[in-house]
Amino acid sequence: MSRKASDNVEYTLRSLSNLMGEKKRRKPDEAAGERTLIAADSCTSINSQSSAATAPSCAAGDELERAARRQFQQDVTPGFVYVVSVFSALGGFLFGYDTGVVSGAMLLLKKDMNLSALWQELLVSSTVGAAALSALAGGVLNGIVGRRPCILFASILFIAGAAVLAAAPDKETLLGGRVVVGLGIGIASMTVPVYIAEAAPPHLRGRLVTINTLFITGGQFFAAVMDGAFSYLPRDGWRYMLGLSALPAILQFLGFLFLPESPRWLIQKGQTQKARRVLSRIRGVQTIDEEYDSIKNSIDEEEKEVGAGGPVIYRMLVYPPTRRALIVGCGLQLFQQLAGINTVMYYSATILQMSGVDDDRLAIWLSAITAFTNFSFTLVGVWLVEKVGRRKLTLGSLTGTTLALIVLALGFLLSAQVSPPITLKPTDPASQNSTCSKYSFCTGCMLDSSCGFCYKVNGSNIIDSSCIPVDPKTTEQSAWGRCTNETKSKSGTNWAYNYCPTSYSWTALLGLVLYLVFFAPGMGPMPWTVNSEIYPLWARSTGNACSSGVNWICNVMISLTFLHTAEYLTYYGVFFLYAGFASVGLIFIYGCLPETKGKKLEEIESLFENRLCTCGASESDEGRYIEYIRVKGSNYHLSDNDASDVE
Ligand SMILES: O[C@H]1[C@H](O)[C@@H](O)[C@H](O)[C@@H](O)[C@H]1O
Repeated sequence: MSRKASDNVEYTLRSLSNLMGEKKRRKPDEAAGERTLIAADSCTSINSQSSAATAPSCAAGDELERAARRQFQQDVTPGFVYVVSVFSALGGFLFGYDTGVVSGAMLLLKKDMNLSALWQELLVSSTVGAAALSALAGGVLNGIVGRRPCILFASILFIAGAAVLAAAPDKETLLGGRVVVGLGIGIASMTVPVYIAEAAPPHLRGRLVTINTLFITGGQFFAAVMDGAFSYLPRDGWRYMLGLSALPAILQFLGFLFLPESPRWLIQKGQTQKARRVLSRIRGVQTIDEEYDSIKNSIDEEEKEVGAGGPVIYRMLVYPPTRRALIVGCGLQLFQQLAGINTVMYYSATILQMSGVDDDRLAIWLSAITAFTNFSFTLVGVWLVEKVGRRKLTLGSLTGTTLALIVLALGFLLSAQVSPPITLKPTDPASQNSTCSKYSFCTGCMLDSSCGFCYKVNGSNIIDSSCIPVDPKTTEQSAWGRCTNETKSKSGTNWAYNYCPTSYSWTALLGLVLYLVFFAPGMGPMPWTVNSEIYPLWARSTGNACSSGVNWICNVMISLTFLHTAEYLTYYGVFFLYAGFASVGLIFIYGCLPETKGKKLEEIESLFENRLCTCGASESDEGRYIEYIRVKGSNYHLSDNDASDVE
C-alpha cells in the first residue's frame, strides 16, 4: 500500500477521533474548562501567598479544581486512543469467539463426522495447547518485530484458520484449522494488552486494557448465540459457526494496516523521530517531550541497572524487581485458571443439566445466558477498575468467587445426599457384567461416564430406577433396555446422563450465576490488565509471554481434568477443591499485589523494588495533574508539598 493511501486512511481515522473529541468539547460545562483552569490558577496562587486572608474568595475552589481536572482529562485523552484500543481488542473478541464456539459446534460435528470422544477432546484442547505455545513464543516475536506486526500476523492466522475450518472435508483438516486458530489466539492474548497499555494515558490504561477482556467475554457470548442459531440448520451448521470468525479478523487486519506501532517499542529500538510522531498522534497534543523523556530516561536507567547482555528471561530472574513482578503476574494468571472459570464456561451446559435441563438445544441457549452474565459483569469491571483500583477489585472478586464455589459445592453435596436410590437391578448378563450394576445410588451412576440413570416418576417420587450402560454412539439413550429412544415413550421412563434428578439442583444454577457475577468484574480481567503494566519495557514482552503461557497451560490442565477429577472426587469434591485453590490465591493476592492504578508505566517498577509485598501503594493522580499543569506552563500550586514538585 502506498504511503499516500495509508496517510489518507490514517487521516480519516484521526478525523473520526477528532470528531469524538470535538463533540465532547462542545458540552456546556466543559467549554468553560480553560476559564476554570485560569480561575483556579489565580485562586491557588493567591492561596500560596496568604492562605488565611483569601480563604472566602476561594470558597468555590474545590468546584473549580474539579472542573480543571475534568478539562485536564479531556485534553490528554483524544478519541484516537479509543480507536486504537477497539481495533486491538478485536483480538480479544476472536480469542473469546474461537474458544467459546467449539462446544456448540461439537454437538453437530460429532454427528456429521462421527467423532469419537478422543477426537472431540483433541479438537477442543489442540487450540488451547497451540495458544499456550504461541503465547510463549510471542514474547520473542514481540521484542524483535514489534507489537503491530504481531497483531497483523495473529489476524492472518485467524483468517486462515477460519477458512480451513469452514471448508474442512475431514477431521484431520479440522484439527489443522484448530491448531492455526490456537496459534493466533496465543499471540493475540499476549500482545493486545501490552499494545493497549503502551498506547493509553495512565488514567485510562486500566479501563482500556480491561475493555480487551470485555471483548473476550463478548466473543464468548456471541459464539454461544451463534451456536444456538446455527444449531437449527439441518446440515453443516458448524461450518458457519467456525468460519464466521474470519469477519472480525479481516476487520482487524485492515484496521491495523493504518494504526501505528507502540511508541514505547519504537523508543526502545532507537526510532526516535517515528516514536515522537506516534506519541503526538495518539496523545493529540504537540507537547509530548515530557512523556518522551520519561520513557527514554527509564530505558537508559534500566540498561545501566540491569545490563543488556544475556537472555531476557535470565535477566528478569536475576534482577529482583522483575523477578517479583513475574511471580505476581504468573501467580495472578495461575489463580485465575485454578479458580475453575473454564470448567464453568466450557461445561456450563453439563452443569446446567444438573439443574434438570435435559434438552441439548435448551442447554446451548442456557449456556448463552451464562456467557451473557460473564460478559455483562465484565462491563462492571471496566467501570470499576479506575474507580476502586486493581487490588481492591481483584481481592473483592476472588472473595466472592470463593464463596460462590462453596455454594456450588454445597449444592452438589445436598443433591448427592438426597440422591435417588437405585431400586431395580438388571437381569440380563450384559448389564450385570458392566460397572453400572455396582451402584446403589444415582450419584455413583452419574459420575461413571459409561452409565446413565433410567427412572419413572410418580407424582413427585422417583420409582423403578436403574443404572444402565450408555449407548456408545450417543449419550441421549441407554445401550439397551427401557431407556432407548424407541422404548422411552412406550415405557414412560426418563433417561438422565451426567445428572441426577433432585429437588436441590437449583442450587447449582444459583452457584453458577453467583460465580460469574463475582468472577467477571475482577478475576476475569485483572490478571491481563495487571500483567500489561507491571514489567519494565525491556521485560514487558517476555513477562507477558510467560504469564499468558501459564494461563493457557493451566486452562488446558483444569478443563481437561474436570470430568475425570469429578469421577474421583465427585462434583462437590471438585468445587471444594477449586474453592481451596481460590483461598490460597486470596492469600497470595492479599500479600503480593500492589496497586498500579494511575501510575505511569515507568513508575510501576519501583513498586516491586524493595519486597514482594507492596500492598496498597497509592495512586498518583495528583502527580499527573501537576505534570499537566507544568506542561501547560502554569505556575499552579495544589498544596505545599505539591508546590515543591512543580518548581
Ligand atoms: O479473562 C478471561 C475470561 O475470564 C474468560 O471468560 C475465560 O474464558 C478466560 O480463560 C480468561 O482468561
